[in-house]
Amino acid sequence: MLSNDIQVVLIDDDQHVLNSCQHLLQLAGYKTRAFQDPHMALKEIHPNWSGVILTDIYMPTMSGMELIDKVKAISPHLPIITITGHGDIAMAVEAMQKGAVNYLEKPLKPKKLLNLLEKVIAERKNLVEQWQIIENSLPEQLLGTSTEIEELRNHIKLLASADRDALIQGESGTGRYTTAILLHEHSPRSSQPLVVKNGNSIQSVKALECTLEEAEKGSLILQEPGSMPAEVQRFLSHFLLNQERSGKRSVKLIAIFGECPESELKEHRLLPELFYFLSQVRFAIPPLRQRKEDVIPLFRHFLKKSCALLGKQRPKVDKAYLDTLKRHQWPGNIRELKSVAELYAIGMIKLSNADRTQPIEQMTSPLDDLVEQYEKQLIEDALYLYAGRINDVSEYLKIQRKKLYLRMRKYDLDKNNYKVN
Ligand SMILES: Nc1ncnc2c1ncn2[C@@H]1O[C@H](COP(=O)(O)OP(=O)(O)OP(=O)(O)O)[C@@H](O)[C@H]1O
Repeated sequence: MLSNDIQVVLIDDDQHVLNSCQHLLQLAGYKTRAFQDPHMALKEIHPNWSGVILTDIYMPTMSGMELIDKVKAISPHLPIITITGHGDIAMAVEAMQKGAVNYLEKPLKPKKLLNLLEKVIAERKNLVEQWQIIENSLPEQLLGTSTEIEELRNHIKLLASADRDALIQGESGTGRYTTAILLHEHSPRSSQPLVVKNGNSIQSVKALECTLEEAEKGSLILQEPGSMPAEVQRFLSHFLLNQERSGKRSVKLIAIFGECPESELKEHRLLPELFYFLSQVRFAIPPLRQRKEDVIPLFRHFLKKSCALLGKQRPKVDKAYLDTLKRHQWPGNIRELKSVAELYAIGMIKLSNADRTQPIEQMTSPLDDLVEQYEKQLIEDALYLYAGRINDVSEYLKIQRKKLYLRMRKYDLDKNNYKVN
């Protein structure tokens, strides 16, 4: 694996070219590694390496074009400069279309080479340093150990330098707004205005113009763009088209959707052209019930924070309660988990030590017994979770209060046992 001391990787099957180029770069003060075989170079290159690749195009074991594809598969941001034959513009253009940052013609002109390297290395170094800062802070800002959250953090990091509009979709309370804020804070616009609006409050073109003006040079977080009238959505689409055409982005737009935008499209609530611009970079944040491994770390985090705020010692959380948290479906997602942890911190949730599983051998009719046991467990979990509040329990379990009371009587469950004194 390449260390970040190495600033340039040189790849050329011609040992003489390789030696002379390496010699020139070393004289200029660069630390280099030279490879005759591109396969060997690929084994060393990794996504966080902060250097630049300078490669020949015509090589017997792997063409420069193939090499570009393989390097981009390691990380699309790794900078590659190709060395093409004299006058081979078509090849140089093709390489840049594949993602090379620039090209140099043979024979190499030392001054041109050194100038280009200085610029590309400085950009790359800045980017890797910026990533490092983001990587250090994001796990504290967007908590979670699930692969979904790890991927989300990685996307935020990669998008930091790209300055693109984005679409975030997910259920309420999953962290959509938190993600949108991080997209702004980890972008070059972080010191510029951040405007947050709901589509409901932008009902005319004039209102949209004022909002865009307010967000000039910064970002606009727009919740539910589909609730803006069609003419306002059309105006916004033109605005985004103009930004794209001119290459000058005055506002970075981060749109938040509560449901799948495709269903809004189908129901003609969202204009297809607006959806097209917004969906070029898309984040789908899964509900908490689909990333259960995040429940306990997040609960512990919120509990610790609440206790610190209250100046209280963190209470012990017993296993039965943690199991209840893991089983819960979290319709209100992280927002709900946070409020449960806050209630726990102030002692508004009772703990259970109950051992609820009865060995199967002791059951008279295992199927009926298991079904009953499961039903009792679900009701008991909900009573724990909502501290005996019947309205919340019946809403969570989606059964009528009367029916809930009948089941509770059947299982000898008393709401008062779950209330906080
Ligand atoms: N991954 C996370 N790590 C830490 N806190 C989180 C995370 N996701 C969400 N939160 C917290 O959960 C709460 C809800 O998050 P957020 O407001 O971002 O959700 P949302 O999807 O925009 O929902 P809503 O529109 O209801 O606000 C906030 O207090 C936020 O700080």
